[in-house]
Amino acid sequence: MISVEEALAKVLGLAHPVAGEIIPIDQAWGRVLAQPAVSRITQPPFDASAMDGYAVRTVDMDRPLSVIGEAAAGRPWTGRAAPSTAVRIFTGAAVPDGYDRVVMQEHVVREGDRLRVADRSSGTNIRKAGDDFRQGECFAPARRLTAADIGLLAAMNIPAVTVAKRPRVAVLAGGDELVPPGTPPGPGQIVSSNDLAIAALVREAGADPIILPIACDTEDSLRAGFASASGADLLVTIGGASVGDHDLVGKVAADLGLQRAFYKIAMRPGKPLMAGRLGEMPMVGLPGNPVSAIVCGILFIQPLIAAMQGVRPSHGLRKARLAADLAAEGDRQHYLRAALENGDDLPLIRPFSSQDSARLSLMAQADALLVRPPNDPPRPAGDIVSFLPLRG
Ligand SMILES: Nc1nc2c(c(=O)[nH]1)N[C@H]1C(S)=C(S)[C@@H](COP(=O)(O)OP(=O)(O)OC[C@H]3O[C@@H](n4cnc5c(N)ncnc54)[C@H](O)[C@@H]3O)O[C@H]1N2
Ligand code: MOO
Repeated sequence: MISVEEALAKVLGLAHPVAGEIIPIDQAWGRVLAQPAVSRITQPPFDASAMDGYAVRTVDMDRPLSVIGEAAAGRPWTGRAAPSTAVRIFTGAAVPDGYDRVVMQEHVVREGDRLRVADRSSGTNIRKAGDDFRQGECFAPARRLTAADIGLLAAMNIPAVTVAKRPRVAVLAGGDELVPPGTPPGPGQIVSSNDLAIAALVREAGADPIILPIACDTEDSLRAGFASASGADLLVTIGGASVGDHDLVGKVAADLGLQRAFYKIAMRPGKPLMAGRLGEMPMVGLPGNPVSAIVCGILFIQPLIAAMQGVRPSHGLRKARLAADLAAEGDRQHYLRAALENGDDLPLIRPFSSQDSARLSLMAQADALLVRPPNDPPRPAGDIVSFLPLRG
């Protein structure tokens, strides 16, 4: 069995970048730039006042001044500067040539057009042209665009951007026991939840899921499921990955020519994970236990989708103090469902007493996955451990 780190590297190695598409920036939140955006303008475009007040010359600050004009945002003053003068100015207005400072109106005494600077303590209150960004400057963050990014693109006067297309991810659940949500389960049947959960993770990662009809535990049915995934950017199967007589995903994939990257990893939950390439299309086979499927979805499918869009991967691990003693670990890296609580220097992390990989209710309650390396020794409460946050 390979390690989680090796498996992740192999999964990321399956990623092809998806094609780009041009979209208006008001639809670009959460998308990833496929080409750098190049600013069309310089910001501020001129030396701009940061305050409401008076534009003055520093050399004149001790003298009585006369107010000779007014500059407001969008209405520049076009007169000529002269010694011992000031121009009434408002925030965002272009500072007229010849003046090198704006004195806040709270710091002057004005009578008619006569003005005296009463307080010289503040700075120049001028935002220099190009202070924020310059025409021709490139913006190419290797991450999903945030609200601030959209604002920046707009300020750069860029109305449309080239982003990575949303990958199309086929999600294929299989099992004779499964019925879709809303259908009354017959004897021995359960409701299929994994495909919905994985589709939600896919959407969270910025891709479009295509939930395929549930396959039966026959080679023919699985083969038909695989065929209906053709044209997708990624196929994720769920279940049928283990060693039972009805676990046929690996066999069918191999018959269809899967170039297998790996099968089985030293991870708990999630041991029977498989991945490879079917022709051009990456395929990841998730284990059927609901918690195993979701944990593998977070650890492998979401980073793979990110990589397909050109997002730089980040492990996202944080530190916490254990709230309870833990026994020694086995030989697989363990991801324990846990609650987070406020702590003094670090958050406290409290793993749930049951770590059954079938218990979706505990997965839904968990704030975090506590990560324990293979063969981790017993740990007393108070030890510092790593965790992966599950919210935000
Ligand atoms: N002899 C062994 N048995 C098992 C091993 C092993 O090493 N040796 N590994 C166990 C582990 S670990 C896991 S994880 C599971 C994974 O098995 P499969 O990937 O083959 O999954 P299934 O057998 O199809 O299902 C397991 C479990 O999950 C339920 N399930 C499946 N799909 C869904 C779905 N879409 N929605 C909700 N629940 C689903 C299914 O009914 C089973 O209860 O194998 C262990 N066995
Ligand atoms: O690895 Mo299985 O995924 O423990 O339940």
